[in-house]
Amino acid sequence: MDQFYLRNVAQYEALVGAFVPPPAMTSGNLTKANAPGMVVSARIRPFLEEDKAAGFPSAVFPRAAPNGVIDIHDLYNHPRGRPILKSFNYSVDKVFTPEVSTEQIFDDLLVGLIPFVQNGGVGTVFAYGQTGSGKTFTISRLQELAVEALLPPFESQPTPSGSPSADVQLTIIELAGNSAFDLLSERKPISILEDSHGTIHLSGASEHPISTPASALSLIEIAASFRRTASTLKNDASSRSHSICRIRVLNPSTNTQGFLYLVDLAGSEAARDVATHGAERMRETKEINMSLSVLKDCIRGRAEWDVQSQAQSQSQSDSMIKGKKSGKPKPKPRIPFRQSALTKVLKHVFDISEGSGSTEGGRETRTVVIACVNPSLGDVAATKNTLRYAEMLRVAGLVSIAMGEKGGKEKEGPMGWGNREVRRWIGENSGEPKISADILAPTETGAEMLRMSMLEFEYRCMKSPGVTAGQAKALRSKFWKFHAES
Ligand SMILES: Nc1ncnc2c1ncn2[C@@H]1O[C@H](COP(=O)(O)OP(=O)(O)OP(=O)(O)O)[C@@H](O)[C@H]1O
Repeated sequence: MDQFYLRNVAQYEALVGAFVPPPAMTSGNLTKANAPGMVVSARIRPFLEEDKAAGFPSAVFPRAAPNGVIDIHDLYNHPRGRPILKSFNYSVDKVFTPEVSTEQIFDDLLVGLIPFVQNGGVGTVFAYGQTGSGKTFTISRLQELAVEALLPPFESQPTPSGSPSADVQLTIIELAGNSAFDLLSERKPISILEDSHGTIHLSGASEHPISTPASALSLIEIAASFRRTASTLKNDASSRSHSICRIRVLNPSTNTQGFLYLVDLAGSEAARDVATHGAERMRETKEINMSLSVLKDCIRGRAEWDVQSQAQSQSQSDSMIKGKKSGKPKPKPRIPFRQSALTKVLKHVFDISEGSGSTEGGRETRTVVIACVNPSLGDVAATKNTLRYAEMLRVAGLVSIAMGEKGGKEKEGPMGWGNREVRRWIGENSGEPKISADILAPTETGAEMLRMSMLEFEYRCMKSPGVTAGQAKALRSKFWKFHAES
């Protein structure tokens, strides 16, 4: 296949030059908001010297507008003529082009997770994609930026986010098939056990207190070096194992325990492995595919649960207003987190019965997926698979349901507001300390505010000094209640 592409580069480039993008028509319909607390993004890595030397052109073309759509062009042999171009488009919530730095991605997707985790939430970041697509590059830098944001620069100083110093603990493990290793203890084997109360224990794994970024960075580097060594010893093992960095934050002022998971997933490609390697490698590949498939079901299940919960609370508030009984609750989505070691370790993220006190629905979670892709035509098949997987993770959010039901015709309340009304409402309702309308809604109309993800809404609120996650959440609920009433 590679030779076919290389022989036809000129034809391919001419066909791509003449391509007129059709409207995006994919399963991940961009007009739909994603589930609350969930962002699925794609990062296109730059062309490396080795890609250039191989001679492949680019197959990946992000659209300038709307952000979120990527065209992929592939070349197919035609039995009776010249090769033909087949084009595909995929939609995600956000696309990061090759010139976007990891720092910008952190500012865009992860900054809001820091106060969320400090207040007891569970934030998870997954990097997914084929071997060599930039997963480790992305996650390693995000790990560093996360500890810099969570920890004070020096001992006994306030954290960068202004909250009092918390007890922060770091664990980094690697999962290869059903085996698990502690990357902070010389890659010692560990066990994943579940006790009779359903609590998952990483038996034998070390947890390291970290008080400054410097102490955390040296541990992160130790873990990376054990992963690299294992990879060299066992022929590229890092691409076939998952690494999980867990940062546990005990906040004394709110008496909460939050988690930030940064997960560098195993390489997602399979066909070449199966074709060119023996039985052992095939078994590994099967295990990876199984764990990635279970992960997809769990991420989707959790997102569906969150959408359902949001819909239920909205329908309850609608019923209260109209004096009617709310409808029967829908059956819970299936979240098969016990089916793989990876999702078992991430039980906090997926187990909706793990609540605090009487609240069902598990801990509050926010999930960021970064689908990493290599732009080269030589890897186009794997790129299509990666983006298809990313699309499958998206679950239509409640906003789209509400807009669909009302046909966008609601003229009173937030749906009919311009930016001036939105700003006035924020000014009158944000409470103390004030949430700045300049930050929360610099240009947005009411309809755009309703389309804004929960993550984005609360993140913008918390950019105003002194505003807590609780205050941000309350303002959003008030906004939605007002919308329902109007
Ligand atoms: N955004 C980027 N900018 C510059 N170089 C990058 C970028 N992303 C990845 N690279 C480079 O591409 C190469 C492959 O990246 P990386 O090792 O992160 O891939 P990977 O998906 O983790 O692969 P594997 O699954 O085999 O571990 C590395 O040399 C890395 O430095």
